[in-house]
Amino acid sequence: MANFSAISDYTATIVNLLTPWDIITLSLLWVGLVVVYRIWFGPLASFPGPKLAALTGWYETYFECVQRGRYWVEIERMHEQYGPIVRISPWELHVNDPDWNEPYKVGSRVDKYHWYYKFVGSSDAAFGTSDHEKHRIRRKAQQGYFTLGAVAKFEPVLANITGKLCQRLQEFKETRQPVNLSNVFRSLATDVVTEFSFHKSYGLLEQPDFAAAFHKTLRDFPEIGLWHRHFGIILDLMDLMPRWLDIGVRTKEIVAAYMRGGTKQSSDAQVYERSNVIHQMLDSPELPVKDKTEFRLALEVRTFVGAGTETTGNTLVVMTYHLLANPDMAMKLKMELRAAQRASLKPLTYQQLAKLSYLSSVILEGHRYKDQHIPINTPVSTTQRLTHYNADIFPKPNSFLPERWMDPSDRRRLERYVQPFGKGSRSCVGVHLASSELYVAIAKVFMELELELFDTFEDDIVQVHDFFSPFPASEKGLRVLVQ
Ligand code: HEM
Repeated sequence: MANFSAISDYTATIVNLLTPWDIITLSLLWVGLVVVYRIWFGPLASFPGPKLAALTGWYETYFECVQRGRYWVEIERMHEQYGPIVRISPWELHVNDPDWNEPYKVGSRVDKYHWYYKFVGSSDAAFGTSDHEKHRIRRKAQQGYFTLGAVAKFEPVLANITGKLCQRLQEFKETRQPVNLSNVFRSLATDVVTEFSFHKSYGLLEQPDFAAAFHKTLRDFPEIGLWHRHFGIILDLMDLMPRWLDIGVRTKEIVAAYMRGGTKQSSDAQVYERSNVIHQMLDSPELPVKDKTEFRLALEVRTFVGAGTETTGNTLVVMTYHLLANPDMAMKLKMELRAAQRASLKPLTYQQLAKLSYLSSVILEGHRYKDQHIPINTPVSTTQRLTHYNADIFPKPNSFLPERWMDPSDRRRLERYVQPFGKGSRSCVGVHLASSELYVAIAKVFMELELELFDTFEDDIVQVHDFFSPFPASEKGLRVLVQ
């Protein structure tokens, strides 16, 4: 205490001795030193890029916040001008090299870039955890739940949910009203991930407008999160508001119910052989007790819902749009599906669907076409889009062409350049659930329904903004008429 007051007395004496001009001169000197250090002497000084980006983080803030998730376009321009490695901020490099794969290697033990993942508002769920070791333990407590075997057992329930989707869409055949498939597919994805994870679906497919307001909230959240990344405090202030985010409240309610021992019945009255993902995390011997609190588990649950909804929903939207915009492709797909169905006595399973060459080409092309920005290390990030649109690897990159995947040797060569679920220790935990959903939903929709685009154009689908997930300029969504 004595030391502290001595230091503050000393500081006060110095400040009293300084005139306002001295303070201005010292401040300018400080700024000058920072400029000289960042541009000429810092560890990243030798890397190319715009001087303004090397000088200040406000360069990125401008493109991200004012231009609304547009730094990816500026980064693309930087690579065209400066080459494969560019400096995109005083602290960060960006790599555009399709064969550079270091951080994805299974043995790689990189930490996540804490600053980037601030957009999720908390580092308490596995997804936003920076530290490699802490993440490993949190991830281990949940990944056993999402295995291929568990997804295979879930297939009858998935078939019921996709059946419900087709049934709801049939209603629009009579009314001749357009349907917003963007909301429909996101509702499907939410119902699947909630049913699979908690044995209790949110039931969004049953809502008359397919939960349009819920999906708007999920769309707005990452943009608000982006402002939080740059300015902090924003999500904390919103958290103080009552019921500020529907999803946050609902996940807390669900976790609370399970932690009190209440095992809610599945909406399908399905009897599950195993406990749900929350129980599994609670039972995990490795997960420390401080990580088993209601608050932290609610954050994990929120991640499952958020990560499982926008991603899968958007991929389904992109694929369906292009199939409907190219009727010859839709016809080819239908013929393949009908032939496979004729040869099988039972409804086609995910495993059977995954072997169909045209359907799997559509899915791969859907993954290539849908972009995601994935920063992978503290100072180094990369953007999948740059690889996916590299014309040397994917000729005519702006065209949706499932045909490019049809030749098996081409497919083997190209597959390494499309890694929609990431790789290594931070890869997507829901990869099998998402894949089964994509195959089953596309197969069912194109086998059972006749759809026609309604007032929807490529501009309503193509990525303009990067709010972690890709977003188009308009919020109209994919609208169709059911024939
Ligand atoms: C087409 C659909 C999907 C795509 C393309 C996708 C893609 C990804 C990618 C690239 C990552 C790594 C992100 C990063 O670390 O920055 C990721 C992480 C994650 N995904 Fe997915 N995902 C999809 C669907 C799902 C589904 C259905 C779930 C359901 C549970 C899910 C849950 C998660 C979780 C929990 C993480 C964080 C994993 C960790 O950090 O350990 N995803 N996903």
